[in-house]
Amino acid sequence: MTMPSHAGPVLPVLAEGAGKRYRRGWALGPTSLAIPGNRVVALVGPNGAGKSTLMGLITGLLRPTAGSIAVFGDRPNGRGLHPAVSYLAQQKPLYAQLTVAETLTFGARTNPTWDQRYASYLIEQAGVPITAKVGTLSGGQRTRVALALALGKRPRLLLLDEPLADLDPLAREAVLGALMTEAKSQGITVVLSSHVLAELEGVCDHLVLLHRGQILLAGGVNLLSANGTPLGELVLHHMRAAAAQETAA
Ligand SMILES: Nc1ncnc2c1ncn2[C@@H]1O[C@H](COP(=O)(O)OP(=O)(O)OP(=O)(O)O)[C@@H](O)[C@H]1O
Repeated sequence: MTMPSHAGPVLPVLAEGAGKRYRRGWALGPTSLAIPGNRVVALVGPNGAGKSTLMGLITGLLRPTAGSIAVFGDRPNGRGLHPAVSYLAQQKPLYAQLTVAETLTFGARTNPTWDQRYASYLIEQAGVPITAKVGTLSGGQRTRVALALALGKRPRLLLLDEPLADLDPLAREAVLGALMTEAKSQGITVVLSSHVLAELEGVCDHLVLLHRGQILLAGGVNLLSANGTPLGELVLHHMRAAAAQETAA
């Protein structure tokens, strides 16, 4: 279903009381959230806060047990990703037996919006040998291939679940730099989850902080951090306050 035009620009993500509950309880409590276009969003929070669950709801890989979520005005229907969305899961599932070139061919076959020249350019720029089997690549090189696969689809929304976790600091910097250049030049909205707050500093202009399945903070970094508090400090402050409140309760 597409949002009516009088509702303003169609948002990449609009969650209205969307939540996911398992037997053990809410993985993500009913959540209302709007993610505007052309933003780089830091999705942060302690282990088990609900970050992957929120990404799962946005991708449509998970169905909400409460409320609804719209992606570019459409409701994810559980039949795969929205054509304008790319998702890079924590495990970066790639076929070890395929070469990098074959991986891109796979991308072309499975994505109607595939841009082969662009994907090949990203691989070349990353210095990854195109004829190498994916299983023989380093963690950093695999991340670059996974990113080329995600970006080659030419998404308007890119979801990255801890994409930099297995990279050394230099590779992190290189991958993040390349990613942000692409995001800004292509006008892609990026949602980036990470536990390394320092790497989000100066990169993200929007913040969503989750704690035990609830939103603690959400909004533009400029507004949330009006007095210039660095993003990492702001997040840590709120995480500590939430933890202290729990201990006191
Ligand atoms: N399939 C599932 N069945 C039951 N509980 C689940 C399931 N998936 C997630 N959960 C629970 O939901 C909560 C949120 O999990 P989620 O993976 O979304 O957190 P996260 O913020 O991504 O955590 P991390 O930073 O550790 O990756 C956790 O308490 C988790 O145990």
